[in-house]
Amino acid sequence: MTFEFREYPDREMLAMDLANQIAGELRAALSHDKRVALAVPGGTSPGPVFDTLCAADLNWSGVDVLLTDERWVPETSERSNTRLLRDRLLVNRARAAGYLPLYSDAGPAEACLDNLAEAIRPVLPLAVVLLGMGADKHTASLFPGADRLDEALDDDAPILLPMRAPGAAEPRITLTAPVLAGAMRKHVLIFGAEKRAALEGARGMSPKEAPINAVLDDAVVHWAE
Ligand SMILES: O=C(O)[C@H](O)[C@@H](O)[C@H](O)[C@H](O)COP(=O)(O)O
Repeated sequence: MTFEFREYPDREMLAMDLANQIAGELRAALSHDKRVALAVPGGTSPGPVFDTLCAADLNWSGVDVLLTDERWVPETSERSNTRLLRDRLLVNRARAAGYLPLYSDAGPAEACLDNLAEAIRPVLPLAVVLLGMGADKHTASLFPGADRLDEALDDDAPILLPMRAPGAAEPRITLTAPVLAGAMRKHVLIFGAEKRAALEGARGMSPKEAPINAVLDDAVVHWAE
């Protein structure tokens, strides 16, 4: 497994540089495909990347944006990743992008999953994925010890799976490992010494112990203190 590790002088420079890289990759993808998909994480780290990316000069009307994973909570919740996207990414020029939801208020995740996945299928493979990582080595909602982790790591996994895990405050829904790993361009965004050590500690571990390893091959990891 090989990935590139890029270290930045500070978080602001990382956010601007990474946003520009993603914008360039979307432009390149749009030069040969009419519609391209960009998957991004929620959580606390990506907000500043979204703040720059949303202003990028590209044909956003050809881009479908989706989350790598979502907490199964309505958009009114502070915990909703969709809410973060609506506030910080799907604004400015990026307002013209399409949005493919990972949440529905029509019932529990298990009941809504097939419909949500069918809307995502036509946009695969993802042109670009941005991922976060937790200090427990989870990425998206692929948590160590999660109830359906084995299924989500399988090469034949469906597009989406619900996930419950000791490390997750609420039920989740997540793109599975083959969908994330199958993206044409992969970026992982991590801040701070603890996550850097976690990434180093993941070396040699199985994806079951360190789910980040399921998506790292050919990825670029972006790090700042
Ligand atoms: O919904 C989520 O929580 C995520 O998509 C998750 O995988 C996140 O990227 C990591 O937990 C890192 O989160 P932070 O950026 O908040 O540390």
